[in-house]
Amino acid sequence: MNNRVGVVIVAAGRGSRMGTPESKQFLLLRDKPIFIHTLEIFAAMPEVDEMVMVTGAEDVERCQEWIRQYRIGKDVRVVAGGSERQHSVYRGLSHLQADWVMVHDGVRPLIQPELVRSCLETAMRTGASVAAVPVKDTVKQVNGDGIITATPDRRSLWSIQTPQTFRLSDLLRAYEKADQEGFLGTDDSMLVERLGIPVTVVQGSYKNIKITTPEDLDMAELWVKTEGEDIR
Ligand SMILES: Nc1ccn([C@@H]2O[C@H](COP(=O)(O)OP(=O)(O)OP(=O)(O)O)[C@@H](O)[C@H]2O)c(=O)n1
Ligand SMILES: C[C@](O)(CO)[C@H](O)COP(=O)(O)O
Repeated sequence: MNNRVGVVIVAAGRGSRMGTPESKQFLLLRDKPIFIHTLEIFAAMPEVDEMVMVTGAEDVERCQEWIRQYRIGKDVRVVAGGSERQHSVYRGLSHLQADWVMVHDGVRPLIQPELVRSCLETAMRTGASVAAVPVKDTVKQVNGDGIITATPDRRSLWSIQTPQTFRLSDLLRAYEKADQEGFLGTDDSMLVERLGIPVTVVQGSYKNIKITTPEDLDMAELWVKTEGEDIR
């Protein structure tokens, strides 16, 4: 057996852009904490063999309690994260024994199993994958004085999401190198790209949003209300 799949759900951020006293991953989306929706999707998938959730050290116990209360259908190991997303992912990885790892943001609760499957199949075929959507707006590069310095060709621009899927050995190597070199990236793929490993983009969904600011939560509420459970 060399295709075991592990999932790391990162939920150790503060959610400062949400502006609530409670960390955003614990806010309710309809009737449940946001991160519970995310865990439910992965826990229900037969392809997933191991699950690790990373949260703040002070939140480990209450997350374990929520996981029991909502009867998440798989064992989820809850571990403490670090000060940056990258540190949290790295800590999560050290608890996996799987061959493949999918890293997913706990605050992307509208992820659909079909997209997870597609990311996994693509990674197993090509070596590494990330979910992404083509950008819809024109994107400008702007300098410190607010002056436009470049307009990249939109046809080559994608907005990157999670899941991001890799061989566990590759991702560990990428994280070790970044750690040794003091490199801090904003997603997992950046670290793997630095190893020279090609990462394939999988067409994601515009609804697989990262709940970051209050209007994202309003949008997610609306979609769940109008489209029912299948949206999440
Ligand atoms: N030290 C951190 C920072 C972020 N994350 C997680 O990474 C995901 C994406 O990060 P982001 O949306 O930026 O979350 P926050 O850092 O919480 O938000 P903010 O930047 O507004 O504080 C979230 O699920 C978040 O909980 C994490 O596990 N550990
Ligand atoms: C990983 C990610 O969700 C891909 O879009 C994103 O880069 C996380 O960034 P953030 O700065 O933690 O919001």
